[in-house]
Amino acid sequence: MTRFDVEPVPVSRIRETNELFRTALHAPVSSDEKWELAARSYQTGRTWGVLDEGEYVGTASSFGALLRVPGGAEVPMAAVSRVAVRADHTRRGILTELMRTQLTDAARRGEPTATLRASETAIYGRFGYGVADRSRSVQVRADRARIGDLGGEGTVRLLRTDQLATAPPEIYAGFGPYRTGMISRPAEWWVPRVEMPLKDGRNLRGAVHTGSAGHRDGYVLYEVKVPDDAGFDGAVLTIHDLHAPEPAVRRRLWRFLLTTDLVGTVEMHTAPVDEPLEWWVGDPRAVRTKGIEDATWLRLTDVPAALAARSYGNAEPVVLEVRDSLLPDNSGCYRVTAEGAARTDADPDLRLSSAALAALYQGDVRVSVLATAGLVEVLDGAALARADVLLGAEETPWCGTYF
Ligand SMILES: CC(=O)SCCNC(=O)CCNC(=O)[C@H](O)C(C)(C)COP(=O)(O)OP(=O)(O)OC[C@H]1O[C@@H](n2cnc3c(N)ncnc32)[C@H](O)[C@@H]1OP(=O)(O)O
Repeated sequence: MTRFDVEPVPVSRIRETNELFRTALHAPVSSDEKWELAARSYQTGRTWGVLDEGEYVGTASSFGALLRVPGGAEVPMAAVSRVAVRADHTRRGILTELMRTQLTDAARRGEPTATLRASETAIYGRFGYGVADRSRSVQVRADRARIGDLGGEGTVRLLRTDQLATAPPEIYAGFGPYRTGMISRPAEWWVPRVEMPLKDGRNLRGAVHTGSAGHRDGYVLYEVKVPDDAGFDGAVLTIHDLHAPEPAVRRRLWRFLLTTDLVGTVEMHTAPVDEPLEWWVGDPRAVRTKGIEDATWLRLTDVPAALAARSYGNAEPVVLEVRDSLLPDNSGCYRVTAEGAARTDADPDLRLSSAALAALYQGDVRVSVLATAGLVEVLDGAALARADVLLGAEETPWCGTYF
């Protein structure tokens, strides 16, 4: 028995935990009208709470989704969000108990992975989360960017406001996760991304790309603001969501945005690190990278299941010893081969924490880099090069979904 017990939050009290979360993030609490919509962004039975004298003082929520892992398999995942401890109850271990309960529950539900976006980088490593992909914040000057038309068929068409809540979700669901690190998006995810901003009177816009066969193969959701001190041509267009499995379609959508009249700058805060913008626009100085930041924090809740789900590169096997203090069932040795990975009694070649394993899982960073950083203990030096090949991935992971 811990001092603070973690319990499922009944539907009738979810709003209290939402208020707790918004207060912890210094955001205004939702009005009755806004809550009507916000309530629809929760999946039932996935919010945990800690009570003190009948009031919620800690909470963590999640929604269920699928994560595409190296090799293309889609693995069940708990998408963790709305984590908060009330300011008068912090640093007493409440989050630690919430994390233990939530991650154990995810493994029990058959979700071998959990991911989140961290408000602060200091919080989640101790709970076995590692940075599994990154995204780029980028600004492109419309007057200097020249994305040529490469030819080919396809049209970009603006969406009417009443189509914004339906067309992008349909198109995204049609693709499914098409790249390592991407996730499926349940209906609950879309509510705060489209319906709530529109209700708030925000200037949300959207456009869809249709290919030659009449198939909708890309879309973008964006918002345009004209800063007070800017002229008519100084508008800043911010891309909130841009998806198209084909790079040529992504390029066309960027071209459409950069040639929209009166737009001075197009920016995106969650672009893939490998989006070849500098090459597309001709003048590489038209593109300014403002930062490359941690995006997905991944936790393997069921290490044997997660390791079995992904594919591996072609090299001789290595044995990894994983140490997991929060979920000790995961601790032990795993033999990783080109054909797959499973538990073994063999002696380890490399030893690492569950957080380091999570950082390596999607292939965003090489094992040898983490060894240099002291996060992988090398017991057999020859194993390091093999582990780089085995755990490496063919493409740079990118989630492209913020929550
Ligand atoms: C996915 C998301 O929702 S991200 C949003 C997360 N929420 C926020 O940022 C809202 C504001 N912050 C909070 O609500 C709280 O401070 C939380 C949730 C971050 C932490 O909750 P707490 O109950 O204080 O954490 P807890 O007491 O379990 O801390 C465990 C350990 O982590 C450390 N820790 C916790 N939060 C932080 C932090 N923000 N920075 C540095 N260390 C931290 C504690 O010092 C403690 O270390 P110790 O084991 O060495 O003593």
